[in-house]
Amino acid sequence: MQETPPLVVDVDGTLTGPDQAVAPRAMTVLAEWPAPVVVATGKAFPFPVALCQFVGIEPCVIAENGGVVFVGESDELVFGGDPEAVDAFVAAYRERGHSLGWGNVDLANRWRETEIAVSLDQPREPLDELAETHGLTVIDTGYAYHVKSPGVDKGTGLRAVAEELGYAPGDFLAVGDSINDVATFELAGESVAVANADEHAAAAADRRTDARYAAGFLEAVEPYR
Ligand SMILES: O=C(O)COP(=O)(O)O
Ligand SMILES: [Mg+2]
Repeated sequence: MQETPPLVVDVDGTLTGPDQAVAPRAMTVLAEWPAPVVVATGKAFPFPVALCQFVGIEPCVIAENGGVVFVGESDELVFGGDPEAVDAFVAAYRERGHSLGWGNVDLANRWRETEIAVSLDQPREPLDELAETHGLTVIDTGYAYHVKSPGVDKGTGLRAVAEELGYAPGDFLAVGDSINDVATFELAGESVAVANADEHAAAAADRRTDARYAAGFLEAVEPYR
């Protein structure tokens, strides 16, 4: 068994099954991990915080693809990106008659502070066009389109969290499944893409698991268990 590195782990597609439910065995791994665990997600801030609380670990979180960073220990919340540009984007997008696509009670964006998520069933072209006008970029995680500031990602989040925790980004083991994990993969000492990973994450990772979704996560961390 090798010494356990701190872990930076994605949520959707990595800790979850194809049904989007977090796998209980993956939660056990996080609860028992003997080094810091950083939950890094495209989801809004309350989701990873709740995950950490229900798992029973100190919340150490990169949310909104790096737009929101929180290290529970140091009691500091850091925001990145350009929320005003995102607000202007959303106004222009709605003005053109488009919808974010999440229905009346928009749980994807209700607590979102630095970027906006658009349902994958909405057309891509107006997003790209209007994002560019507002100095923003669009990524497709396989779960949503995220319209975000270009200089902010899970990698900028990892740099900030690592410094706060007294580690280098290169000390971390990173596990993920999609384009929004490429930035952490590039910084981490070891990066693992689960078998369901998109082409971007698969290409950026040091290794790729045989198993998909949360079973892939369990396989990724097996050498350290
Ligand atoms: O919110 C998304 O689109 C994907 O979330 P994830 O980064 O936890 O996979
Ligand atoms: Mg993911």
